[in-house]
Amino acid sequence: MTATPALEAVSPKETHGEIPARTGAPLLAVEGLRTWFHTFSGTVKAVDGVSFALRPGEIMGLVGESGGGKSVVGFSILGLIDPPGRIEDGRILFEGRNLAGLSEAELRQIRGRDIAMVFQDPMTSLNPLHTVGRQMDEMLQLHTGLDAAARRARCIEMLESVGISRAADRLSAYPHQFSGGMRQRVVIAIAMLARPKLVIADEPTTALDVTIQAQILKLMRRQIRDNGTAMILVTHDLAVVSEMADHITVLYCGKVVERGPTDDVIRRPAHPYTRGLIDSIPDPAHRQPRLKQIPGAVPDIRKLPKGCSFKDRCFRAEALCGERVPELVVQGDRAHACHFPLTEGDSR
Ligand SMILES: Nc1ncnc2c1ncn2[C@@H]1O[C@H](COP(=O)(O)OP(=O)(O)OP(=O)(O)O)[C@@H](O)[C@H]1O
Repeated sequence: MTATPALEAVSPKETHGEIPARTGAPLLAVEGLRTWFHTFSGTVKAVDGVSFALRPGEIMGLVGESGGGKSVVGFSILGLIDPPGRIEDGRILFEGRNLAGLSEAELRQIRGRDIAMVFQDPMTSLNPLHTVGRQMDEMLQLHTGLDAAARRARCIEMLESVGISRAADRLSAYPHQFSGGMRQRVVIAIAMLARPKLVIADEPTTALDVTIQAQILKLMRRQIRDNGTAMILVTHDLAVVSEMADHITVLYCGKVVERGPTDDVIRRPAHPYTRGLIDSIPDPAHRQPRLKQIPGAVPDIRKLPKGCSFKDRCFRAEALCGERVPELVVQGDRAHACHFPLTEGDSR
């Protein structure tokens, strides 16, 4: 994990002041999602039975180490899984409609307008050959009925709202004329243009300088909150999630190992893997990584051990863990998949 300034730069009051109540129908309900890749060297069960729900305006952190399946969950929701990958099973209900059953043409309508994306590398989303203004305008032409003057006004307003000065002039600039941080602001502006209901942000600040990271995170949260948009924040960085997200879903080897409200999970993790992730959050007071790292490495997903995939790295593992895969146990708004979950006394 790299050090992040997010803990210092974003005050808790700002982050958790407006947590929406967990009531009402979910905007997104992912149910038993299985996305597998059929490769020559075996089947990669990248996402293997993942479920979670997100209500309008909520921010959910999707966390875990590299290879856990976070990005594949995001791509599955967006309908961007290419062969040899395939959604094998499960439903992705967005406003009650199963995205997993839609055609590419139907999904194209939803992408950008209802669900937008922000990736780690801004150049994944930006076309280097077109001006920023043209790219913004195309998005509005595709998803709104605004006339040319109204579209231009909206583009300027959006660029200003993400902190880009001289916005009218910058419309005619090309992506390479912006710095990395400014480019990510442009991507966020484009993502928010059509006022989407959901944004999927995959490591949106990982590639940026640490001082820029906190600015971009603050900006994203403001945009999200102001527009009532929900967000899935995909990251390996639990420090970022602890500042940004209302809820956390922890993935390990393609499965949910823990889920719950952020503050509660951070204070009282039930799964030893979550405990390990928390213990390895860099200490903001000293800008140093904590000494406790999770021992061992994530196993090869094609050759998972029998029983619990985390057992070989777990300080609590017993014989049962090598025999049976733990089921996800749901208790109120918390859930964990561990035969020997941590209790209050174990947590500190
Ligand atoms: N196109 C593909 N073909 C084969 N395997 C794939 C493909 N895309 C992803 N995978 C595998 O799926 C698993 C989950 O990958 P994913 O990128 O979702 O992990 P992640 O948690 O997002 O990690 P990272 O932070 O490194 O992106 C990994 O084992 C990865 O190797």
